[in-house]
Amino acid sequence: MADLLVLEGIEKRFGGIHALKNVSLRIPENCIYGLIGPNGAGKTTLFNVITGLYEADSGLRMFRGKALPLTLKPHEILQRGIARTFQNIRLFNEMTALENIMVARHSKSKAGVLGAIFRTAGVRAEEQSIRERSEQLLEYVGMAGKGDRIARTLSYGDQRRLEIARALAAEPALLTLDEPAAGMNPTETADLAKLIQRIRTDRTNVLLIEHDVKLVMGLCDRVAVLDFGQVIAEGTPSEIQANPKVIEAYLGGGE
Ligand SMILES: Nc1ncnc2c1ncn2[C@@H]1O[C@H](COP(=O)(O)OP(=O)(O)OP(=O)(O)O)[C@@H](O)[C@H]1O
Repeated sequence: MADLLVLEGIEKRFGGIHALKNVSLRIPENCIYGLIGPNGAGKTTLFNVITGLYEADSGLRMFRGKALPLTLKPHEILQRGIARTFQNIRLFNEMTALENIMVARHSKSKAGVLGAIFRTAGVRAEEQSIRERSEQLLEYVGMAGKGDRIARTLSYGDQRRLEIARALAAEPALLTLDEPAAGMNPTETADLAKLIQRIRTDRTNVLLIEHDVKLVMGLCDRVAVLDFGQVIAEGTPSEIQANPKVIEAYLGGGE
């Protein structure tokens, strides 16, 4: 299977803390890939390195066969096809659900500043198509009819879905989800799992960090386990569950 994202020898230090130690990973195309590990293992740091929020000290990052230089900024990573959600939801709270998605769609808009000021016919047509596509995305994540709701008044589960819709608006090849099930009740988590499966079926690859190990094992095609900044295991969920190093890392970490 072709590689989607390749990391080789990624290193990241924060002062005296060696957060990522020689991390190498190959994430294949057409995959839901999970990243797990005890608290402080380096998952968020690795996620931030993948999505450009942190610059790794050294190492190689490739996406669909092309190098993604470590110095690229988050918006440049997004332009190359990797979108993300955050552990702490980051919506525009005072905007409507639909506006939150439309803002993300506008980042792909072709209208220049003059076109936007004079609202030419071309700009109006593009605006209409952005609105329609944003409405489709709302429906896609199970929020049809909620477009006019102010984001902060939505339920927690809906806010998480809206974040996913907003990330999908950029039409990424890889959607990265930072603890998508955090704070969700069992029904919301089950609905989320169905949505993630649907996203993959519709040809967007998914990478997720998640503390809910049961969800990861039920959902992911492959899983990598980080411990103390190192990849200690990689494989299918059943391989991971049977791996003594993984069992030790979790029992040792008290989880
Ligand atoms: N911005 C930062 N500055 C300094 N140290 C940091 C920073 N971000 C992470 N660290 C440290 O790097 C190590 C890895 O942290 P990281 O948040 O990546 O782990 P994690 O696996 O995501 O943990 P959790 O599951 O608790 O979110 C920890 O020792 C953490 O304290």
